[in-house]
Amino acid sequence: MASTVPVIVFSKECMEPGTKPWIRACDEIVQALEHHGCFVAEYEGFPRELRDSIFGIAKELFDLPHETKVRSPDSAHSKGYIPSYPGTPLLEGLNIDGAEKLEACEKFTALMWPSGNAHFCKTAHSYAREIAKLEKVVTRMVFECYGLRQYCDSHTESTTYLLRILKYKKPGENEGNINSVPHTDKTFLSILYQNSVRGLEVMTKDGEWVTFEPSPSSFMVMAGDACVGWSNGRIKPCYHRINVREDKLIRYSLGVFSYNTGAIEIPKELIDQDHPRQFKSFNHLDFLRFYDMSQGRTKAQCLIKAYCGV
Ligand SMILES: O=C(O)CCC(=O)C(=O)O
Ligand SMILES: [Fe+2]
Repeated sequence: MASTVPVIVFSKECMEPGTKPWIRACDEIVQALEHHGCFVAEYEGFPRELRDSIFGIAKELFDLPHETKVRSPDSAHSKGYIPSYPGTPLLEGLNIDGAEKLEACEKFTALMWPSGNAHFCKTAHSYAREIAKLEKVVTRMVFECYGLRQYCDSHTESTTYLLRILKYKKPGENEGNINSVPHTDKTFLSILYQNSVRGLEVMTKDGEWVTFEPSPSSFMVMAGDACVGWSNGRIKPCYHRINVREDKLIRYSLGVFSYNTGAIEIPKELIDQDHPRQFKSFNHLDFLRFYDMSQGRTKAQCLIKAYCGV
C-alpha cells in the first residue's frame, strides 16, 4: 500500500493550549515527526486575504527586471537572490531574512521598489508572521509532548524566520522538467505553501516519494537537521525534492524556515538508556556555516551527525 503523510487539522480549538484537541494534536505531531519527519497541517484559520494575495505578490516580485532582483543582498546559506542557474534554469528564488520583523520586509521592499510598494511589504510581513505563529504552536506542541515546556519560551524567543519565495518556470520546448536533488533543510522547522501546481515530494518512512497535494489551507511542515539534533535523533529528518511535471503552468512556492540564534542544548530528559546521547550541544548559526563550507551533494544530506554527532 502506498505510504501517506499524516494530516493534522489545526482547528481554532486545537490551537488553544491545554484543550483536549491541543493535547491530541501534540501527540499526533510527535508521532508524525518521529516516523516521517513531516506532516501536512490543515490550517483552517489561515486568513482569506493572505490566501488571495500571496501568490500575486510572488508574481509581482519575479516580474521585476533581473538588475533589480540582484540588488537583494547575497549572503551565506542561500539567503540572497537565487538566480536561475544553468543546472536549474527554471528555478528562481528570493529570500527575506528575519521576515517576521517589519523592518526586514521594509528594507527588502525598498531595495526592490525604491519608490515603494506598501502592498508587497504588508503582505510578505503578514504572511511571515502568520506562519511564524503556526511554527510556534507546532514547536510548543513538540516541547510539551516531550514534557519540556520549561525550555520552550527561551527557544522560541531566540528563533528567527527566513521567508523564501520560489518560482518554477514552465519548461520550454526542449527543456526537461525540474527535478531537484533530494535534501534535508538545515532549519529547525520548515513550513511550505504553494499554488496549485504540484511538485513537492517528501520521502516517507518506507522510502517512498509522496507528492504533496496542494490546497489553499494545506501546509507541509518538515523537520530540519537542527530539530533532529535537538531531539537527540528521535525526530527524523525529512528528505524532499521538487519534481514539477505539470509543464503548462508556473509553480510558486513559499517557505518559512526557522533558525535558532542561540545554542541548542540537547535536553537531558531526551537522553536515557534507550536513547543514549547522539549529539553534542550546538550553535545553529555555526551549523549553517559548516553547511556553507560543505561540498557538493553531501550538503544535501542530513549533516547534523557529521557536525556534532558523538
Ligand atoms: O519549492 C519548494 O516547495 C521547496 C523548496 C525547498 O525545498 C527549499 O528551498 O529548501
Ligand atoms: Fe528544502
